Amino acid sequence: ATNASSPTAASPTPPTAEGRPACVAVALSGGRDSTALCHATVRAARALGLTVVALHVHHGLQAEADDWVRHLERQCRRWQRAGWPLRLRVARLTDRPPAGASIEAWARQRRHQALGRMAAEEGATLLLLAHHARDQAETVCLQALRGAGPAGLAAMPRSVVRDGLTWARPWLGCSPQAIEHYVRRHRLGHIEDPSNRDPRFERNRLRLQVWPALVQAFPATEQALVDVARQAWEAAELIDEIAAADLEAVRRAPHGLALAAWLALSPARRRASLRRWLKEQGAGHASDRFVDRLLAELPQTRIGRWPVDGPLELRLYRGTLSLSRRSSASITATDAPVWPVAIDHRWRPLPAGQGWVRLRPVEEGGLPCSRLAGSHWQARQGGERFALGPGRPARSLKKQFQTLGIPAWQRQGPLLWSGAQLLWVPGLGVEAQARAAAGEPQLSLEWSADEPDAAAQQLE
Ligand SMILES: Nc1ncnc2c1ncn2[C@@H]1O[C@H](COP(=O)(O)OP(=O)(O)OP(=O)(O)O)[C@@H](O)[C@H]1O
Repeated sequence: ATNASSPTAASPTPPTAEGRPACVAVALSGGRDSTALCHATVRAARALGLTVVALHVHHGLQAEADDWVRHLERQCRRWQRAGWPLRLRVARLTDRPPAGASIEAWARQRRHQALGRMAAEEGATLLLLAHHARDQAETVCLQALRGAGPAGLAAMPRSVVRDGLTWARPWLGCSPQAIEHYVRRHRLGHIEDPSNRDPRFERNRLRLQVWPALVQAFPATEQALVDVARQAWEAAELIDEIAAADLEAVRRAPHGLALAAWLALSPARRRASLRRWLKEQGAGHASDRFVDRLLAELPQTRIGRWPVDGPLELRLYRGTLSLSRRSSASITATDAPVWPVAIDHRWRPLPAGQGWVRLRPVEEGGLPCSRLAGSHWQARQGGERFALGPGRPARSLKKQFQTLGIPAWQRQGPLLWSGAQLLWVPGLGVEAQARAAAGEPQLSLEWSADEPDAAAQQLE
């Protein structure tokens, strides 16, 4: 939650006839760099006939934050009195980082939200941030220390468009010394944020403890790491373009990936296209371990399932990889009407991607048809017990699967319950207590993880 206050009148400004943004936003922390950037932007804007809105986010985390807002208000008033086309907006964050969260990450995320929102409200389509070359070099270093690949080593983009707003870092190639020089020349006052010296934050540890020694031993460190970022960005773009082109060739409508075509790619291209496809399918960023595992296992198998973060799982069936909801999700009450109760030999899908089921009438050993009313499917939770026959002991499902030698892939499906009574288990059949009496209308159930082959169904 944020509270935005605007000490000066602020009405959205439409673009000029030439299509230039009439209003440019600057993210102003009040520190040296963003103060200098704001000053330089207003000077340029004045010459171009544009207005500038300085956007400040009060994180509500430090005692000094109210003083900083007062400092910015004074500074902006001074510039306004000199006739400069500038106004200030402040957003106050009213929530707190959740327990255990990284304060840095929380502050960054909430700051970006607030900046984006204020810029949109002000009608700005360009937002400037004051990151410079050393910030970029530090980011590359921190990413490398986390084991990042090209996308991470590309560090901060010079500009990126999000929701119609261009976030730009015009000083990414500037040294901090050049900015310091600018600040002195224009006698700009700025705040010093004491949290910049807090060794709990990794960037501060790098900046205060490591950077001076690194630069002393390797004077070209800053420029070299900025070059790494640019080259990593190019590499990341290239990988992405190749992955997109490969994906077009291996995609199988509507959402699948054709395994044979994918296996024909080189390992590096398999890896890149798989990552991109998983991301496109909503599985997020795939970890190296998961991608390694798939690269090793997919060539060896014709059918399989792999859990993905969240409620999804990757499935391989009939040469196609696809993502679906994990079959361990239990069917909720709202899904219940979809439960296929027709006893007609036909395979029908269970809701929530829990596989396929078919019901057939039988003469003995089946489940009473009457039991289906009000029954529900639920994934194995652990602790369920099952008796193989009347008078036989109820044992854990695992024991019973072992006793009967049921293969792992037949044990995966959901269990059928009526209230607290277990009715049927895939691979084991009808629970002894739920069995129909002789002469009672009854049925057998079969379960399959994937849609059974239509041709095989017709043959039966
Ligand atoms: N509280 C804030 N409100 C608005 N913009 C901010 C805020 N904090 C950071 N920014 C923007 O993000 C950039 C990078 O932030 P960073 O924390 O590295 O810098 P800083 O220590 O706040 O100070 P500065 O870069 O102004 O010297 C800033 O230059 C500024 O453009």
